[in-house]
Amino acid sequence: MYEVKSYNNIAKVGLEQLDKNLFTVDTGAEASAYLIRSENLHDVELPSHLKAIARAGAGVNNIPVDEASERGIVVFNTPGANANAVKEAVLTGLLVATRGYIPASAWIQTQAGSEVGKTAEKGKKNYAGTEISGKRLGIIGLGAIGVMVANAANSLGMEVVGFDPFVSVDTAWKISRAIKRVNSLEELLAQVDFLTIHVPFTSETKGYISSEQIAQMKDGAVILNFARGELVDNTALLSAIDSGKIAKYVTDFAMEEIMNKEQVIVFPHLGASTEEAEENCAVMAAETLNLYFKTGEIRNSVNFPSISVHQKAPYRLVAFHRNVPNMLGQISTLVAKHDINIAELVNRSKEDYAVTMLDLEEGDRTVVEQIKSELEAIEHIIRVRLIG
Ligand SMILES: NC(=O)C1=CN([C@@H]2O[C@H](COP(=O)(O)OP(=O)(O)OC[C@H]3O[C@@H](n4cnc5c(N)ncnc54)[C@H](O)[C@@H]3O)[C@@H](O)[C@H]2O)C=CC1
Ligand SMILES: O=C(O)C(=O)COP(=O)(O)O
Repeated sequence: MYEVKSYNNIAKVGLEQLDKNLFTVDTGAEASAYLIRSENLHDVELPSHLKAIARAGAGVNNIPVDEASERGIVVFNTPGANANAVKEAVLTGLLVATRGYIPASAWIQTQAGSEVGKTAEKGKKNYAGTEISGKRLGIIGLGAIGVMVANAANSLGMEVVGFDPFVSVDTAWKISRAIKRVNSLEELLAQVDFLTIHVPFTSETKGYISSEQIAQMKDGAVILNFARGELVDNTALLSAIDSGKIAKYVTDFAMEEIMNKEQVIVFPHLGASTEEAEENCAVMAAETLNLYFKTGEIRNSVNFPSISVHQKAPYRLVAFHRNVPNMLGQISTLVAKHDINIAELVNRSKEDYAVTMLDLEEGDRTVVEQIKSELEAIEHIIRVRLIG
C-alpha cells in the first residue's frame, strides 16, 4: 500500500476516487504521494520515499519542480479542470471593475429602516458605471483559461485580442474565429481597454507587466490578474494608479503593497474555489495517481513525458533518467546480459529528462529486483520503479 498525504482542501469525491487497493490516505505513515492545491512546498523537505506530487489545479509554482525532477518525483497537474471557474471569476472581475456593485452594496448595507428604499434610490447616482460591451479586452496567454475568457468576453459583446507565442493546437481548435491574435505584446497593449493575464508564473514571467508595458497601454485602462500576483510589478502598478494611467487593478492575489487602495479590488485567491472545479481537479489528480502507481503510466505531468503502454509481461521496470545519449543502449544491454527478453520497451523524453519503460519476460521477482538495482547504478539513471 502507498500512503497519500493531502494538503489544503481537497474535494472528498477526489479522495474517494483514490484506488483503495493501492492507497491509504492521511494515516500519518510515510507518504509516497502528495495531493495538494496551493500549499507552498518550496520550504518543505521532500522525503526520499516520495514518488509523486499531484497538484489538484493548474499552477505548479508552489512546487520545487526542478528538485522533484532531479529526484525522479513525478509532478502532475490537472490541465483545464478549473478553467471554467477562473473564466467566471474573470468575468466577475470585469463587471466589478466597471460597475459600482461592491461599494454600493457595502453602502446600502449600512442603511436600514422603513425609508431604506428611498435612500437607495437617492444614493444610487454615486455608483453608476460603464458597460463592457463594445470595449476591447486584451488577453495574454491563450491556454485553458485564456481561451475560455476570450470566447465568453466575445459573446458578451467585447472585442477580444489575444497574445500567446506558444499557443497550442488545442487552443487553435477551441478559440472563436472572432478573436484577433497578435504577434507582439506591444501590438496588444496599445489597443486594449482591459488587460487580463493568464500565463504561468515562472522565472521568465516574473514582473511580466511592469512600467515598460504599462507605458504602452491606453490611459485609464484596467488590468485584471487572476494568474499570480508576481506577474505584475506592484511598484510600477501603484505609480500608474497614482498618475491615473491605470484606472483599476482587479486581482485574485492579496499582497501587502496593494491592500486598501480604492482603485485596487482584491479577492482572496477564489478563482478555482467552486464546488465543480474543486471536484474536477481532485478527481483528475486522483486518477493520475491511480494510473501512475498501478501501471507506471504518466499522464498530465509537468516534469516527465507522457507515457502510456498496456503492460505486456508480469514485471515492468520504469526508469527515470536524464535525457542524454546511450541510455537506451545501456539499459537494453544490461537486460540482455541476464538473458531476458524484453516484451515491450518504450522511451519518451521531455526536455532534460526521459522515461524508459520495460516489460520483462521473466517470472522470478528476485531476478527483476536484481536488474532494478543494477539499473539504479547506471550513471544518469535517477530512479527505477518495479511494477508487478
Ligand atoms: N486564480 C486561480 O485560482 C487560478 C489561477 N491559475 C493561474 O492561471 C495560469 C494559467 O492557467 P491555465 O490557462 O489553466 O494554463 P495553461 O497552461 O492552459 O495556459 C497557459 C498559457 O500561457 C501561455 N504562455 C506561457 N508563457 C507565455 C508568455 N511568456 N507570454 C504569453 N503566453 C504565455 C502558454 O502558451 C499557454 O497557452 C496558471 O499557471 C495559474 O498560475 C490557474 C487556475 C486557477
Ligand atoms: O489551479 C491553480 O493554479 C490555482 O491557482 C488554484 O489554486 P487553489 O487550488 O484554489 O489553491
